[in-house]
Parts: sequence; structure tokens; C-alpha cells
Amino acid sequence: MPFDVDIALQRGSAHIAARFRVGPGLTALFGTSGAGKTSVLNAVAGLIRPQSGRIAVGEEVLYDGTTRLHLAPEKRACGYVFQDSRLFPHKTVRDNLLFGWKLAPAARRWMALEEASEFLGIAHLLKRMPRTLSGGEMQRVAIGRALLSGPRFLLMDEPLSSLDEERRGGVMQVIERIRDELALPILYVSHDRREVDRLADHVVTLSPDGTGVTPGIRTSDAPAARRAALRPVPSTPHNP
Ligand SMILES: Nc1ncnc2c1ncn2[C@@H]1O[C@H](COP(=O)(O)OP(=O)(O)OP(=O)(O)O)[C@@H](O)[C@H]1O
Repeated sequence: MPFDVDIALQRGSAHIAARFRVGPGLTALFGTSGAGKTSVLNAVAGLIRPQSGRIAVGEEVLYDGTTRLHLAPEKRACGYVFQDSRLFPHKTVRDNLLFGWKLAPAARRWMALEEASEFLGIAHLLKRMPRTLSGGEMQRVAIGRALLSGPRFLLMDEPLSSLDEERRGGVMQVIERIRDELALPILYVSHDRREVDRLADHVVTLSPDGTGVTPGIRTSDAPAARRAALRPVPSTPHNP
């Protein structure tokens, strides 16, 4: 069970409750503005601490209110992709990518720089500075940085929202390949129904009144067929 979340959060005056257990693939956290999607993502990342409850990803418990377990963000092995790419402006694309790789303990690395660059179609950009990239290219680099940090799962907070229609299509294809070929569990925040319909295996709808959450709903049988064609996750650590 990749994501098993049952938490209560307080953010300012907002009370947020989230409860879902979902299987492999991409899980969309869906809901209106202010419903608490980003807060839940940040709680899974370990950036904010819930008031109570439990968060597990796969077999690993990341937070447990009853035992006061709250793993530090760097121990959670998650890759986080933000709405705006948040690349380091003074580093080249190559150095932005290697930043994630250098942070990862050697045993956790499962992708090399060359492999990630090929996979994301950014090999020709390695020497460029972020300010010279298009929005779609920046998001690919941000995704690459997250993949190179050796994540067990990915958190994505509206990664397409700053892109125009054409670039959204390209980055969506990349996300689909991560979902299907790398088989990384993804928790994906969006308030765009079309995006969710295309990408999500499971949809969790957060309600703004904090009354709770619908359990993970399987959107269709398509993911099962997709997964039948999966390639295994590369397991050998490489050098960049
Ligand atoms: N640091 C904070 N201090 C006070 N209130 C906060 C803080 N962060 C979030 N909130 C409040 O918590 C609620 C949930 O915010 P959150 O950003 O998680 O919602 P969201 O569903 O991701 O919204 P959006 O789609 O607009 O990004 C909102 O009412 C917000 O005002």
C-alpha cells in the first residue's frame, strides 16, 4: 500500500483532515483552493507536523502521533517537485541535477545523471543556466533533480500550473513515464480535473470544511493494463 495517510492538521484557523489508503501509481489530491492539498503534501514530506494520526509509505512509517515518531524530511527519501521549479539560479542545469544526486546516500541512488537526462530529454541543456530555459524545460530539470535524489516516492504540487498548453503536454508525458516505466509512487496535487483524469490512478478529494476525505478512488482499470507493461525500477547504483 504506497500511501497510507490518516492525519489531522491545523494551519492557522484551518482544520484539515485527510484519510486515504491507496495502491501503486499516481494518486491525485484533488479539491478546491484552500482545501489543504499542499498542507497534506508537506506533512507527507515532513515539512509540517500533523496534530495527530499516522503516515506510512509502503512499509515505512514516517509519522505516528501515538508514538511521537516524526521522521526528518531528509530521512523520508521523497522527491518534491514544486509549482515553480525552484532551480538554483546560479547553478547550471547539470549542477542543479547533481545537487539532488550528491545529497542522496550512495546506497539510495538508483539513477545516474546521464540516464535521467536521457529519460527527461534534457541532455542538450546540461550547460545552460536556468534563466535561459523555457518553463517546460525548467520543470523537467526540477523533476530530474528530484529523481536523482534517489527517492522512494515523489510529491508533486501542481507541477503543470505555470505552463502553457503545449508545454503541459510534454511534461505530462514525462510524468506518465515516471508513473509507468519507473513505477515510482506519486502523490500529485492538482485542482485541474482534466489533468487528474489523464494522470491519476486514484483520486482523493479533500473537502474544505475539514470533514474528511473520500478514500482513494480507483479511476479506471487502465492503470492495471499499464502496469502489466512496466519495466522494473533500476536497482544498481550508478555514478553520474
Ligand atoms: N502557514 C500558514 N499559516 C496559516 N494558515 C495557513 C498556512 N498555510 C496554509 N494555511 C491555511 O490552510 C488552509 C489550507 O491551505 P493549503 O495551501 O494546504 O490549501 P490548498 O488546497 O493547497 O490550496 P491551493 O489550491 O489554493 O494551493 C488554507 O485555509 C490556508 O489559508
